[in-house]
Amino acid sequence: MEANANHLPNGEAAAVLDSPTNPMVTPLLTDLYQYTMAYAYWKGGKHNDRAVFDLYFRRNPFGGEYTIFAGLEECIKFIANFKMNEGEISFIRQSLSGSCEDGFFDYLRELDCSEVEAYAIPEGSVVFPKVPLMRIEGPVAVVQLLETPLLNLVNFASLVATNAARHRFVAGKSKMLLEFGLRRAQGPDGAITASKYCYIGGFDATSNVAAGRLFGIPLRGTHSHAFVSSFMSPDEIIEKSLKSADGSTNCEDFVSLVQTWLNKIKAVQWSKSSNGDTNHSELTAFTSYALAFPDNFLALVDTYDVMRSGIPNFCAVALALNDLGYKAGGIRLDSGDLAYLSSEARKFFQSIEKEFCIPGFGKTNITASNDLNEETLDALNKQGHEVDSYGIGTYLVTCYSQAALGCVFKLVEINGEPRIKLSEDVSKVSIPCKKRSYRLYGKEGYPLVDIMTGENEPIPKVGERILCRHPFNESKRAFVVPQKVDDLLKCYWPGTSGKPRVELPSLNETRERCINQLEQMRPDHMRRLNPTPYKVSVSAKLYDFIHFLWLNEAPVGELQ
Ligand SMILES: Nc1ncnc2c1ncn2[C@@H]1O[C@H](COP(=O)(O)OP(=O)(O)OP(=O)(O)O)[C@@H](O)[C@H]1O
Ligand SMILES: O=P(O)(O)OC[C@H]1O[C@H](OP(=O)(O)OP(=O)(O)O)[C@H](O)[C@@H]1O
Ligand SMILES: O=C(O)c1cccnc1
Ligand SMILES: [Mg+2]
Repeated sequence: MEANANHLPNGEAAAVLDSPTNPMVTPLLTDLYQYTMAYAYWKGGKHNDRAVFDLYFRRNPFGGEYTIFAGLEECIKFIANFKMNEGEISFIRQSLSGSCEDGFFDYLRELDCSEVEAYAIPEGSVVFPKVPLMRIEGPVAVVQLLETPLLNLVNFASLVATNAARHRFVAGKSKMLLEFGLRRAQGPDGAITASKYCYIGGFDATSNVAAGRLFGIPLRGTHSHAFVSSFMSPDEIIEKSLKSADGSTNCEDFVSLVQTWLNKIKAVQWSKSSNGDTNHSELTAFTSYALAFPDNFLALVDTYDVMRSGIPNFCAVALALNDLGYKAGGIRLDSGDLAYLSSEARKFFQSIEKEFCIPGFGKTNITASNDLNEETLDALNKQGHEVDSYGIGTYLVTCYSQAALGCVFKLVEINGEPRIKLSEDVSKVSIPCKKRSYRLYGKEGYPLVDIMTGENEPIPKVGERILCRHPFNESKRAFVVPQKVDDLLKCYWPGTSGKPRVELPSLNETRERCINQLEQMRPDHMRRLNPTPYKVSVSAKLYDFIHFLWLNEAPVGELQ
């Protein structure tokens, strides 16, 4: 699907944006009721009424007090390219009642988002409940059609980015985090989406090759148990020669060099842990992998016995490579007690460094995998461990501990009239009006509170006291003198407003924003156990208006 320059706001031919990543993201990727409502709006002559919708969530996921906003780039690309083709229009014709008038389908043929305006908090930002992540304005029928796809593009993206950020928080800054979820993700889009947004949330790399190509995310990987167990005997290695790293010498028989090193290791290490041999087929697999990738030799060491076979075999190959000027990449542990095994492996590497005078060998990289999640990372930290990198799949990409973020899209104004959605559950009452939102920072540089105001209220000023009120709880209020004020909503799609359009940042810029914002948060909002809720508030004027509208719209009961 190509963006049509005729339909771009302000005739900006140069502003063509790519289509969304997933070609399934089309105007049909919506709920049927959006089209039935669009028809009813059109039939009633109401389709061009000017509507304002807020997209927001009500509760932070994973028992935390923060969320990462993600998915915006795909939303804006969707809006920019929103145009129905004949096939899509004819499918809608078939799907709606036969009594729908032809004029509606002519209307759909002309429909695009040139009159839509999209404002949003920048992607990768730390965000909080009730504060609009996006504000979409435009003709009510078309904005209604956008509801479902925008929610679809934001809900999982933000959930999985938040999950990634939480894993990063527990793992610590210095660890390498690898996303290994492709095989266990919820289908192809679940996997690609997870790879993209885990990177934004602070992962370093993915094993997902398609995501590497689509987004430029760094690719990393080791090898599987199948590779190790596929080898039977050393005779399988035919080509045994290996050139040194600088190309100056050629080792004719790398297999024998490995064996020589294994014997030396045995002589100094063996009495401590075993009197037997290491597994030969494992040694063959490692040697073979080293011949294929001498400058990035990695070994999965838990196929037979980590300490009695995997680690000494790895060290033999790594030391043979060292003779030829190569530095081994490291090991992966995929079962057993990862705290204990990583510590034992580290001790082994350190004793090799000492014994054979190989500077840096003690620091050989240790990757751990196997059903890891926030809890296991936390448990490892508490026990003490020597893991440098984590490969995390299932729990990360499926967001195992919470199925959905629960973003909603609510009408807050129509034709300039504020609208409210009431509910028995106060947390579900929507905050009416076309609003602006600000983040206010305190003396210590931390964000203190987010405040929503009416569109035309004065902007909070640095150094000026402002009353921040809980939107629904009368007694909760505080004066804030901000040291810095961020205007949260930026214009990503100006429609016919004439406002400048904020460019979509690169994936790496979004990732950096996320990492920087997380670092700026006050630590008590971030802790895993009983974190302090971040304050989300409204101005005094907006507070009064919400409660006026609430009373106005809620029918008065009668007791008999
Ligand atoms: N030190 C540790 N503390 C807490 N959890 C750990 C520790 N080491 C490993 N784990 C976790 O314990 C679980 C162990 O998995 P499981 O009981 O399936 O055994 P396994 O090691 O995979 O054995 P198998 O090879 O038989 O599959 C994994 O989720 C792993 O992440
Ligand atoms: O455990 P997860 O967090 O989902 O991470 C990915 C897992 O996928 C692989 O296992 P799999 O059993 O598929 O293959 P293997 O033979 O390589 O272990 C890998 O070894 C990890 O254990
Ligand atoms: O490269 C790896 O080690 C890897 C990749 C995907 C799943 N498990 C492991
Ligand atoms: Mg496994």
